[in-house]
Amino acid sequence: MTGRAVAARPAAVVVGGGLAGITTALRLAEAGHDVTLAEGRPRLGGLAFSFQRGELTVDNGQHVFLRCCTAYRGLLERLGATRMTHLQNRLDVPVLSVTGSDEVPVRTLGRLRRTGLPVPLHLAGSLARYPHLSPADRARVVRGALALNGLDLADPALDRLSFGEWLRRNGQNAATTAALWDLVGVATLNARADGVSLALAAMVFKTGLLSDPGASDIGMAAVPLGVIHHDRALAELERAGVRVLLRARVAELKPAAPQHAVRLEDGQLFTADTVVLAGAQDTADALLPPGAVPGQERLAGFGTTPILNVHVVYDRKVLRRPFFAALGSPVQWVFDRTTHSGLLGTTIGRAHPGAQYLALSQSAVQDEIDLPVAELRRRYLPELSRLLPAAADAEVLDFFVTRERTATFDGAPGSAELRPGAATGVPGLLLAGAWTATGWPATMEGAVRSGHAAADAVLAAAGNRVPVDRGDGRWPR
Ligand SMILES: Cc1cc2nc3c(=O)[nH]c(=O)nc-3n(C[C@H](O)[C@H](O)[C@H](O)COP(=O)(O)OP(=O)(O)OC[C@H]3O[C@@H](n4cnc5c(N)ncnc54)[C@H](O)[C@@H]3O)c2cc1C
Repeated sequence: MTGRAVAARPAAVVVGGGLAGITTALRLAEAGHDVTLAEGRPRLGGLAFSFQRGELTVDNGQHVFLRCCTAYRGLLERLGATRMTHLQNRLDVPVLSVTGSDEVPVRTLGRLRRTGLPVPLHLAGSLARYPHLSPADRARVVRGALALNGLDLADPALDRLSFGEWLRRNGQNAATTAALWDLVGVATLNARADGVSLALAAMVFKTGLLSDPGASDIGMAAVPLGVIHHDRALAELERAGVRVLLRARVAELKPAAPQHAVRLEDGQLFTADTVVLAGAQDTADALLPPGAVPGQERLAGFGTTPILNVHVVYDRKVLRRPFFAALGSPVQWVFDRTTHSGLLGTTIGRAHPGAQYLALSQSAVQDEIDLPVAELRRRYLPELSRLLPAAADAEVLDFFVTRERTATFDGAPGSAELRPGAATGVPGLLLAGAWTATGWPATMEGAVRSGHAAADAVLAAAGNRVPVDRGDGRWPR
């Protein structure tokens, strides 16, 4: 015996098993912390999850990422899940517009796709042929993009103005807003141009479309989200030594020195040197001690925005592409979910071997989120028939909706002030989550970045080496 005591590993409790919490927990465990992750629901993945509807595996909402989402791609790599996703070699978005009457709809297909040319020429060819805008409006878009590129993302004034107001001041009209800015913006920002801060919109468009030619190539899971965000995440967390508690809702946090106390709803008590609150803003509002972050009293008023997914199973193939975006219709983005859901192995699928499952991803739908299913059916099935001729003759075998009323934080002008960083005024108490100050809108990328920021802050405060994120889609080491 040497008589030397073995230093106890620092203990950490991470509250919330969404992508932010998964990231923080993995990072802290890799750095030698004794980590407990408490998740209130029966599964990991937070807002990006799957569930069973009979034999069908359903994602609560279609999730896409871009090549520039390097932190999320790094998490995929860490989870051994990169091969469970598909990333386009080159951005290619079919954009289908429908005009004319219900009896004689006129359909026009355009493409937003990039070439291998440098920015901004990578999109020039596609824009020059984009049929949804007149030549004058295409020139407007180019002027708007150049003006957007000139904005300084570090300028706090950007968050005080709406994107819509800025677009009007910069020569954009209803046509360019609908056919381009909102087409992309509603899906990525979960808001129309008038409802979102210029800072967030500029961040998305500059990073996605105007930074690197490949930045906006689109990726998505090729398996149900739960396979990656629950199954793979749970396996890797446990392999890293994290104690994962599911159905473990944290009811109370008592900050104290030298250790904070965390009490679960069932009464279990944990003490830890570090507690990371990785839920949304309502979790922080409920659990933070008073005065822990500036402007904390306004957290309760930090709003959210819904996303609706409309799921339709047809008895035959009605869509030949993996996805498309729609114009001139309440339908926004449509994805073929047939393979991910395992439809063809279900009883319905065996009875109808050509059956197809489409999911409509409908963002910023404050006025639709509570509509009854029957009304949504009346609204969306005729629209799908207008957009997709084959749908008009097809039989609908199943129709259901998934509603996420608090899908994202509300990124309205002024929202940046409501987003605290990872550190709080209480040593050892940190925040993570897509809603915190990442500079990104509420996305999987923002969530993972926030998880890294919290872990980095813990390691830096303890004087430990902080692994380097090289921004290349690899896990920081
Ligand atoms: C329908 C839909 C579509 C979306 N589409 C996209 C997309 O295409 N691309 C994209 O990048 N992003 C998309 N998003 C946004 C993305 O899913 C989220 O921004 C991201 O998953 C948030 O992760 P998070 O870890 O910050 O928070 P969350 O996912 O909210 O995770 C927080 C977790 O904390 C748990 N928790 C909270 N309080 C407690 C407590 N007291 N005790 C224990 N556990 C607690 C919650 O149960 C939850 O699991 C979409 C979201 C939705 C809902």
